[in-house]
Amino acid sequence: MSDQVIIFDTTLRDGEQALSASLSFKEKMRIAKALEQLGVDVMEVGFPISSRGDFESVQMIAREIRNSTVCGLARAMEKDIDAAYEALSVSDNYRIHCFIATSDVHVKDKLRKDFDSVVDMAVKAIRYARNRAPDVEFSCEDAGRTPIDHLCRIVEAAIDAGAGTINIPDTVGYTLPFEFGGIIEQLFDRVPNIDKARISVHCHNDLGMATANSISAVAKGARQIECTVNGIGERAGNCSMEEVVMAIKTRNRILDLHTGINCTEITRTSQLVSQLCNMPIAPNKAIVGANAFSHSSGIHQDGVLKNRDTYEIITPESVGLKENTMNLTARSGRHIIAHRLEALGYPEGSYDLDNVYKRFKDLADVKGQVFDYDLEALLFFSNLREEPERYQMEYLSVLSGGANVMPTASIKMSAGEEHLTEAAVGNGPVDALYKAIYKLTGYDIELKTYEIKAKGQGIDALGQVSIIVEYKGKVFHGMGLATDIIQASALAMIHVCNSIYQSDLIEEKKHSAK
Ligand SMILES: CC(=O)SCCNC(=O)CCNC(=O)[C@H](O)C(C)(C)COP(=O)(O)OP(=O)(O)OC[C@H]1O[C@@H](n2cnc3c(N)ncnc32)[C@H](O)[C@@H]1OP(=O)(O)O
Ligand SMILES: CC(C)C(=O)C(=O)O
Repeated sequence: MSDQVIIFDTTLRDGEQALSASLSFKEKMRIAKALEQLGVDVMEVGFPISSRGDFESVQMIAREIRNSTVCGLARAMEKDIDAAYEALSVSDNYRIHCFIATSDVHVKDKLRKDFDSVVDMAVKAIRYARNRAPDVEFSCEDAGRTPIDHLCRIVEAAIDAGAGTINIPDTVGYTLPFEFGGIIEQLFDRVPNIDKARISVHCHNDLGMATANSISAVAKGARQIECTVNGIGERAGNCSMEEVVMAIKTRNRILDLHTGINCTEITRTSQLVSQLCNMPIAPNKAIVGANAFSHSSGIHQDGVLKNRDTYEIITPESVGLKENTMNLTARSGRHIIAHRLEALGYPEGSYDLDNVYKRFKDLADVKGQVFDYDLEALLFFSNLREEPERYQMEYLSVLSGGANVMPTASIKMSAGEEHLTEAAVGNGPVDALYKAIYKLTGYDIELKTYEIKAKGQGIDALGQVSIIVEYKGKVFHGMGLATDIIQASALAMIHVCNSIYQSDLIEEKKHSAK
């Protein structure tokens, strides 16, 4: 048996089913191209009978994609298979995926049939599809709750009818890993023609078991995993591509398996899918969450500084991230503070670490996360608030909205004794505003993250804008709170500019001391 696990991505079919707004053709194509670049073996890109739009997007993707098999879904019905065939056959490398439910509750109450008729429909559909496509997959929907005798019977019949891939879905995410692995093991033991097909699994995450169940299945002989980027999909979602791929890679010595995925594309693809699908990623999500490679507590940070293996089982670089991150919080210790200050140009011994550490803790207790500028300021100012703020907003006007309006911002700020005015256009109101502030201050700022949250409810709610920027290799954080979100955005950037001004003063002090 091959040791390669085929990655069948269904982000654009099962994942897309769960989106609140549909993706445009262009967006689907961008995702399909990213999946091809990622190296998925098969991409299921729609259910062609379901609508004209889905039919056309499946066809468009089938025309463009060259390095992955393109697949479309069909019920066990001739009209569905015809639609799938028509959409897909513009490609040289396509698969028709037919399915029918096999569990008692689905057969009796949903399909309103008996099991014999279901087997009959499956066989007819597979034969019909095989006359149109050399590559046919068959799924026993709700296999996880299907009596094992029924499952063995329909799998055998489907292989005889010509299905090259047999998919065993845990449609409602009901099974536990040992149980699901057991189903796959029984199929290998009991279905006489099982060696004529590849066994696939498609696990949902209703009990949070989708990845574990998929791994349990490949350990018992399955060689295709159906999954989605970021685990999006019906209800609690599908098995997540990045989790299952990195589990196979990271635990290769115990599983002795591999995939053809280009893992360094994982982060980029995950971000693209999250943005286009408007599905934010939880910070603690395995592999692709914002915190997946960040360390926040002193003991962990010390360990990672000494040897990354202490707390990192996967390197950030292996999934396409530049590096890990260390959050400086009230749970951090002296080692990481000394390390960060060293990176900012202050070697250990050039300051009193115990004193800085004590003041760092006091600041972190109030502020939460402490950034480079705050840390540096601890060295130079005995009271962080003693320096007056250089920049203050005096006037702000932003014009935006409507198809023919070019977002434009005009801002007046005091800078010490001076009063400065600037205006700029941008691709949105915040972009225009920030460009005007950059021009006014002369700071070459790179905006890294921009986050907006509502504080409170209803019309009195305040918009809280939190930004992280980079300037001359240092990281700064800014926060603004106002009922008007544009004003809150301005306040956040002015907060940053005041910190940058102080940071430049510190640099000057450093140079004149030399
Ligand atoms: C587990 C999964 O994710 S399966 C994929 C689910 N995805 C989707 O449903 C998205 C696309 N679906 C659609 O656009 C629509 O549901 C359509 C076009 C497929 C069908 O729409 P309609 O014809 O109006 O039927 P509707 O969706 O209300 O009901 C489904 C019908 O298909 C039948 N059916 C369900 N699965 C199958 C199957 N695999 N093979 C044959 N018939 C099936 C149902 O019994 C029901 O038949 P009935 O009308 O005789 O009662
Ligand atoms: C069509 C099948 C594979 C499915 O999506 C499921 O069972 O969840």
